[in-house]
Amino acid sequence: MEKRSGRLIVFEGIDGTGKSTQIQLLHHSLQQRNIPSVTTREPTDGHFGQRIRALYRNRQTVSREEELSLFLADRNDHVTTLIGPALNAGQVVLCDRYFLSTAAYQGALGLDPQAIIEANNRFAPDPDLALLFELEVAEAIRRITEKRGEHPNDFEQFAYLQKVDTVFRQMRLPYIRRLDASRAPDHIHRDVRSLVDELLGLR
Ligand SMILES: Nc1ncnc2c1ncn2[C@@H]1O[C@H](COP(=O)(O)OP(=O)(O)O)[C@@H](O)[C@H]1O
Ligand SMILES: Cc1cn([C@H]2C[C@H](O)[C@@H](COP(=O)(O)OP(=O)(O)O)O2)c(=O)[nH]c1=O
Repeated sequence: MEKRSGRLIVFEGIDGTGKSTQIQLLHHSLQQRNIPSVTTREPTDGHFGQRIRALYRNRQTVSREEELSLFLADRNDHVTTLIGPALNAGQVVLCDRYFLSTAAYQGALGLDPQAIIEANNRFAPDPDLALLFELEVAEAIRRITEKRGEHPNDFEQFAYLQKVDTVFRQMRLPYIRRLDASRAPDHIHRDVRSLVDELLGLR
């Protein structure tokens, strides 16, 4: 692996826990302090990310192994073209979902979460910090439904998200920090900022 001078901070959790909201708040706070940072997300807008989004938009199904391969291919591209270069350039990379999402979502389909993490470790750098947003599934679905004014998509069915949530709650990795996502956005942001400031040596 090349020299890394930047920091990789990932936002993880089931849909509707406020990841996008918190990534924007943190990005703004880093920009205000002139700390070079970039936001990005997975699935990406690249070739494989677009294929993934098209699959669930059109309610198509593929085998869980094919689904896993698509997420791994998307991440491989992401690491090569954006995450790796940004880290080498000394940037703080804020990523909305990363490989813990694969372990949790594809793990919830019956694949082994630990084996998924190991497959990722062959090409994807570990995050320096994984902020894991925890929220009752019913509340997460309520927020998504309210936001979109529509029924949850295939990825957002209650029973599936319950399984995803269970895998997330069982994860034990040194870079994971759990946050109670049921609180007001500014309260959560205060905790996010405190963890990030500690990581970046800003306090
Ligand atoms: N702390 C919060 N409390 C209540 N609603 C929230 C909170 N954070 C975000 N929301 C709202 O919930 C919905 C989902 O938030 P979002 O940030 O898009 O979540 P995610 O990226 O995890 O899917 C949005 O409508 C957002 O405005
Ligand atoms: C990154 C990743 C996402 N996903 C799922 C989680 C989400 O339900 C879905 C799309 O991610 P996301 O863009 O976060 O969803 P939305 O824009 O609807 O909030 O992809 C996986 O199943 N595996 C993965 O590795």
